[in-house]
Parts: sequence; structure tokens; C-alpha cells
Amino acid sequence: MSVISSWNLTISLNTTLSLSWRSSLPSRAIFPRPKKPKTLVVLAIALGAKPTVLVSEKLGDAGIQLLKTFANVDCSYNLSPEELCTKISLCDALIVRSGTKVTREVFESAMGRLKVVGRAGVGIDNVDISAATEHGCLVVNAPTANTIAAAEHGIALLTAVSRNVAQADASVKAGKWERNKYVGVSLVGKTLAVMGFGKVGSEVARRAKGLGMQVIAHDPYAPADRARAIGVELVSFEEALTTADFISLHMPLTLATSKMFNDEAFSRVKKGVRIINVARGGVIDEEALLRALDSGIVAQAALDVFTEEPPPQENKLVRHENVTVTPHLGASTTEAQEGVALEIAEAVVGALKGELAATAVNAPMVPAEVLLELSPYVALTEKLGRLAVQLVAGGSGVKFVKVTYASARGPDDLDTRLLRAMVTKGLIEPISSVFVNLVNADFIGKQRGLRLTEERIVLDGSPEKPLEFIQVRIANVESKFASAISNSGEITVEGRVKDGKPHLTKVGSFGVDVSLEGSIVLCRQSDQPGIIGKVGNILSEENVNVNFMSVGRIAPGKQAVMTIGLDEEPSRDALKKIGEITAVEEFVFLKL
Ligand SMILES: NC(=O)c1ccc[n+]([C@@H]2O[C@H](COP(=O)([O-])OP(=O)(O)OC[C@H]3O[C@@H](n4cnc5c(N)ncnc54)[C@H](O)[C@@H]3O)[C@@H](O)[C@H]2O)c1
Ligand SMILES: O=C(O)[C@H](O)COP(=O)(O)O
Repeated sequence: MSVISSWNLTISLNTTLSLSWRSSLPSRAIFPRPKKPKTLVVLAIALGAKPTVLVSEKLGDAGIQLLKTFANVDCSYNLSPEELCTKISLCDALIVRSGTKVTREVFESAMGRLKVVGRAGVGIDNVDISAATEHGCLVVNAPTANTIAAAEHGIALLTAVSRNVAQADASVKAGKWERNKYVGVSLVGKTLAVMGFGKVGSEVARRAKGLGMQVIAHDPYAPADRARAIGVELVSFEEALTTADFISLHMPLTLATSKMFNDEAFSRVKKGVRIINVARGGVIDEEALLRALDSGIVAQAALDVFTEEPPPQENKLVRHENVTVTPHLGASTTEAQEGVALEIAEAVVGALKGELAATAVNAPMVPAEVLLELSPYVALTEKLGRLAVQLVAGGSGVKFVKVTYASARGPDDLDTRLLRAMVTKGLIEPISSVFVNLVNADFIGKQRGLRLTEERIVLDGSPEKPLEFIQVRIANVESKFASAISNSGEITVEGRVKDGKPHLTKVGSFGVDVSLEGSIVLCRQSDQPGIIGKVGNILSEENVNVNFMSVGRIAPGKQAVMTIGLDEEPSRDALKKIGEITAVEEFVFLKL
């Protein structure tokens, strides 16, 4: 590990000058963290107001009951896109399954009120994630409760196609008895290619092995040891196509997987292959599949999912003799639906309370114990961002921001995503009307041309605290308070957490010490007796309570920076009077 060192100039309240050398230590062991989970209010709704949750598709009763303990629940199924857009501006959360398209228009129509979209299931391809992120809306899903149901449905379709169950059933019901027509194929000893070796894919593989099949899998992101553990070989797309007798699809619908099974892919499969799709309709080019079925390249297909759902009446695949279809039933077992409903209700309620969800799709998942430990630093970083940006002179534009984290912990033992988001929030919110949270911070920062870089200083000292101090610097700008520009030419503010509260400890090159609450007056004056009294008198005449005051100076009799923490906001008149004190060279009023 590299050793980073820095000189730190500290001028304390009683104006003694101290110069300390900080040096780094190699990474320390991970220290015990507080156990109690803590909530972090990043998305929380206004205190006291009962949130409204719109449930737009059938959800298991256990989930509805749980939602009702916390929110007003509006179960409105079969809404048209227009009706959904109209309703959404009155809702704090929306719960959907795969049948509701949560488009950009939905987020725009919400006008900032929608805080969470809960997908009661796995696939989030029906939710416009970019639009959600841009609107600061958290998306959570329920990724585990329907895995087994989907895997079982995959196996049901696999066995059904191998023995023509659906076709034979229809034939018997039509009064026929066609025993020769519906001779099937055996599964034992056949090769099954599982495409997408995630939760569902691996459960399908496990079950297929139990049926005596040879199972291979294609998944560019799956760990080989997980596959090996259940006796499955990971292979290339090409090998999967060319060796499989059966192909079962279990990947998400993404830009990369869209129409992955197209004419080209079908030209390379073994003649007579059978395909099962319980993933998403869009991973197959449906026209190409029809051609492959008609030419006999694909002997049979079993489809639970379609590009358009429900598929149009005239859909030729649905009507094809060699295709078995179900209406997106993969997750539809009583057990899975109750599980999914509870899983999503818990995630949505948690998110509305301000907790970070373990199943967040568009935000970092920060474990509860890390949140608890970081929470005072979250407040500190936001306030440092707010202070720094208010020190920028009008018209300068904020672009280059550096955040320095000084800690005795090793870099791998400090997750700064949350802190970075809060600096961004502090920098942007005072100068705009946008709402910044953990979900959209990086996006909004980028959109506004903010180039935020992070730096670690590894300190000698106790690693029990996650951070010793945090510094926020803005480069290439003028300041309305010249003393805020440090020797390196950047607006610099530095703070630390003392007794669980955020404190400002440095402005420019001046050491200060003020609790970051209420608002602040920063004042540079020539160091002489009586100034503190004069400023104090002006504020007390206005009944403005001073909660903290600190003076840092370069040397006795030279310049000093006075930092005054205020409970109330002083009038313009009082601020003007402070500026008129002869020894005061510059001052600035900052809101936290
Ligand atoms: N029909 C249903 O009712 C139903 C029910 C549950 C899940 N699903 C669908 O099944 C799919 C899998 O769900 P899951 O819970 O197993 O998800 P998962 O995220 O656990 O697994 C998906 C796997 O696909 C892999 N993958 C990604 N891109 C790939 C590519 N280009 N080629 C091959 N593999 C790729 C990923 O690495 C991952 O391992 C999803 O599309 C989901 O929406 C459908
Ligand atoms: O992705 C999923 O979880 C499944 O496709 C289930 O979708 P559903 O909730 O609409 O049944």
C-alpha cells in the first residue's frame, strides 16, 4: 500500500499554533462495527404524512396487509398508460409486476412525488431505470421469491415438449386418439444448454441433472466454481448452440441479450433442437424462430414469455403446431406470489422510511451497520459541500471538486459512495432547484458538468473511527471570501465529526472550530482586541443566538478568521453593521 503523508496546520480556539505531522499506516484489521441497524433519510417522505402506495397489478394478500400497516394502499389494476400517468402524481410508491410499463412519462408525470418503484418479481425490463434514476426514484425488486417457481415451470415445459403433452391433450379433447403422432423424445442422456446461469438457470440445471440430462451452461458472468459445484460445464455461446439437444433460456432482457436468438443463431443449432423460454420474449427474434420451426431446424418450442404481452391474436408462433405456450406463468404459484408480495412490500416500506434497500436496482446497497457508522459523516459531507459552493463567487461555475477522506483505515475498509453522493447533494442543491439523493447524485453531477474526484489520505492513528477528517476543495473558481482560498489556490473547507456532530475545522488555510448547525458567519479581520465583543453586540441586539465562536489566526497581531455559528438568521442590517467594523476586512454569511 502506498504511504501518503500530509502536513496539517491546526490553530485552536485559544490561538495556540500547532503543527502536526501525519503519516500513513498500512491497512488495519476490520474493527467491530455497531450492530443496531439505522435508517438513513435519503428518500423518506415528510414526517407525519402517511404515504400512498399504488399497486397496479395483483399482489399477494400478505404484501397488501403489510403495506396497509404503513401506507394508504390504492389497488388499481388494469390502468391504461394515461390513467397511470394521472394517478402517479398522488403516489409516493408504485408496485408493479411485468404487466405495467413504467415509462419515462410515468416518472415525468409524478412531478417529483414518486420515491420508490417496487417490482414484485425479478425482471425490471418494464421499468425505465435511467428515467427513474434521473428523477431520483429508487427502484427495488424481489429477486429471490419466485426463483423456484420459474425453474419448476421451465422443467414443466421441458418435459411437456419432450412428450407433446399440450398437443396430445388438445387432440384427445378434440375427440382424437393419435398415439403414433405424439411419440416423444427421451430426456435422459440428452444435452441441455442453460443460457444464463443465474438463480433460475442454476435451479433448472440442478433439476435437469436429476432427470439424467447432460447439462452445459453459457453465461459470460457466472463463476465457474458455482457451475462446477453442481456438475455443470460453462461453455461458449457457440458451443452451447452447436451441442445442445434442448436449450433453456434464463438471461435478463438487456441490450446485449435482445434478439440473441436470431437467424444467425438458429443457423448454428443442431437440427431438431427444442427451445424453452421462461426468461423474456425479447431475447428471441420471434420471426426468426418461426422460420426455424417451419424449416424443421427447431423441432419444438415452449414459450412462457413474448415480445408483446399478451401476444396479438394473429401471432403465428402461438398458433404453431410445434409450439407450446403459457401466459407468463413462470412466477405464478401460490407460494411464489405470497413470497414476492412480502419481499416487495418490505422493500418498499423500508425505502419509504428512508432505509436503503438490500434489493435496490439503481442505488448502491450499503449494509445497515455501515450506514449507522457513516451517518454523522453523511451530514458532514453534505454540509461541507453546501459551505464550499456558497463560498464560490457568482459566475465562477463549479466544475472541479476534490473530496479528500483522511482515515486510519485502509482504503478497502471505507465505502465512500454515500459520502460522495452527499457532497454532490450539498454542492448542487443550494444553487439549483433539483432534488439530489443517493439514487441520482452521480447522474445529476455528471449532467451539470461536475468533475468530482476522490482522494484518500491514510493516517497514523486509531482506525476505530471511519474518518478523521474530510476536505472538500473547489478548483478554478474565485471566492466571495478570499480567505477561503487555500495556499493551493482552491476553495477549501475541512471538517470532522466531534461527539457525533459535524464540525467545520478549516477554511482556506485557517484552522477554525465551529459546530455545523444553523448558519455561519465567516469574518476575516486584523487581529486586535475587541472585535469579538463588537460582533457579539450587533448580533445580541437582534436577539440572534451565537451557538459557537472560534478564532483562528496566522500569528498574534496579524490576520484572523472568526467563525460564528448562529441559531437564527441575522437581518441584512446586522450583517451590514458587521461589515462596517473597521478591522473587518471581509465577511460572508453562509446557510447550512
Ligand atoms: N417467466 C417468468 O415468470 C419468470 C420468473 C422469474 C424470472 N424470469 C426471468 O428469468 C430470467 C432470469 O432470472 P434470474 O432470477 O435467474 O436472474 P439472475 O440475474 O439471477 O440470472 C440471470 C443470469 O443471466 C446472465 N446473463 C446476463 N447476460 C447474459 C448473456 N448475454 N448471456 C448469457 N447469460 C447472461 C447473468 O450473468 C446472470 O447469471 C430473467 O429474465 C427474469 O426476468 C421469468
Ligand atoms: O421477472 C419475473 O419476476 C417474472 O417474469 C414474473 O413476472 P410477473 O410478476 O409478471 O409474473
